[in-house]
Amino acid sequence: MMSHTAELSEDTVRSTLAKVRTPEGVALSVSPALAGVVVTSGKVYLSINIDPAQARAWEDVRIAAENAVKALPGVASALVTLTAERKQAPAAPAPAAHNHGHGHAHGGAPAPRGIAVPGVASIIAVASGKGGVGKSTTSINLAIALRDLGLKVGLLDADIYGPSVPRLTGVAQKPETTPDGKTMLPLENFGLQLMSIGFLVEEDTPMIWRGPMVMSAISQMLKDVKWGPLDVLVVDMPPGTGDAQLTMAQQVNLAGAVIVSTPQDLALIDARRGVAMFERVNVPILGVVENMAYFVCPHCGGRSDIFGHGGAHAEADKLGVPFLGEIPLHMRIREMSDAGLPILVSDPDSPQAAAYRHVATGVKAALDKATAQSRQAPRIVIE
Ligand SMILES: Nc1ncnc2c1ncn2[C@@H]1O[C@H](COP(=O)(O)OP(=O)(O)OP(=O)(O)O)[C@@H](O)[C@H]1O
Repeated sequence: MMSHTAELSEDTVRSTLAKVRTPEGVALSVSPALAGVVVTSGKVYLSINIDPAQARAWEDVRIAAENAVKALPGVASALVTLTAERKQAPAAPAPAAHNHGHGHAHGGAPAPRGIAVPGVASIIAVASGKGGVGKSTTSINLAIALRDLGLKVGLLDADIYGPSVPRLTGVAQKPETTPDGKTMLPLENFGLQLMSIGFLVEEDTPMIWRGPMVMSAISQMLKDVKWGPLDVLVVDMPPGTGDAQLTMAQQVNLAGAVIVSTPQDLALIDARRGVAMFERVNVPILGVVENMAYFVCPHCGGRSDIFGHGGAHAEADKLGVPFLGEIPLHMRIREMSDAGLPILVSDPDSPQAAAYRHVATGVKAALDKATAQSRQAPRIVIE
């Protein structure tokens, strides 16, 4: 699933859109109408924000954009939607990112951000700059390893473009609602509370999410679910660093973010972008995880550094963010995930499980530090 998508990046998609002209004759790649680009496992979703009065003229642009993206190597499908929402819903607080250049994550006072979730002490985001790097596999194993460190843990699958928590946990039933019908009860497995859009809609239902809908779906899964009491809610974010991810990073009261990357150069560039996105909105980076860092032969146990070694660690050092550890590329991790059994459940004493436990120990330490810092930080910031 990953092999043919390794080359496909959000940048490649954006640059091909230079060929497509808006009705005003501007390249779509630089037009402010281009609201979001999401690339996940070879599937590309684009949204274009337009004035509904001009929908007819924009339909040609939409088709041209779809055709241009479909022609790119490595694209399995492309979906371009026209959206006509106002940029900001009036009730939502204005995002701070564009007029807030001087805030910085390290040691600063995180401004109280939007959605806080009752019953949840800390929310951490697991993010990746691009799809297919193993963000979801890392999220579930990290959640279980944190559980083993004695924390009460929940996992929210916010990857609404490709929810994977149902597959990774083998849980498929629909969540029940409270008697007043207002809140959903999270499902449970492996001692974790779980919620995913995949529990709510039929599999294979094509989901078309337009910009603002993404955030409202995620905020419902945060606020309208009876979580808790939880020490940590791990949020498996949608892949990429587009508008949806930025809004999520801004509007959710995140204690910190974990960035998952693979050692290939391209993925590291995307990881850098992920770090930058969270720093822009003052979310502390708990650290970088290098997934598929080296190959472990399932027959002889020998190790091969297929993509070279230490790239993500060096990159994390360069960016001044903690390096949380390396996870090997191992057949059992994939096989067991696909069977609904995370490696921490199927092979809890294996070296692979130990790699995730090492990451979890680092995450917990970074989280404790970030929480302590935000407690000490002054509540009023004068700029
Ligand atoms: N360390 C690993 N060793 C072997 N296989 C892995 C490893 N990590 C992830 N995989 C496999 O790689 C594939 C992609 O992983 P996963 O679904 O976790 O990625 P993702 O970044 O969440 O993808 P997407 O962005 O498409 O949701 C899966 O088949 C998974 O089992």
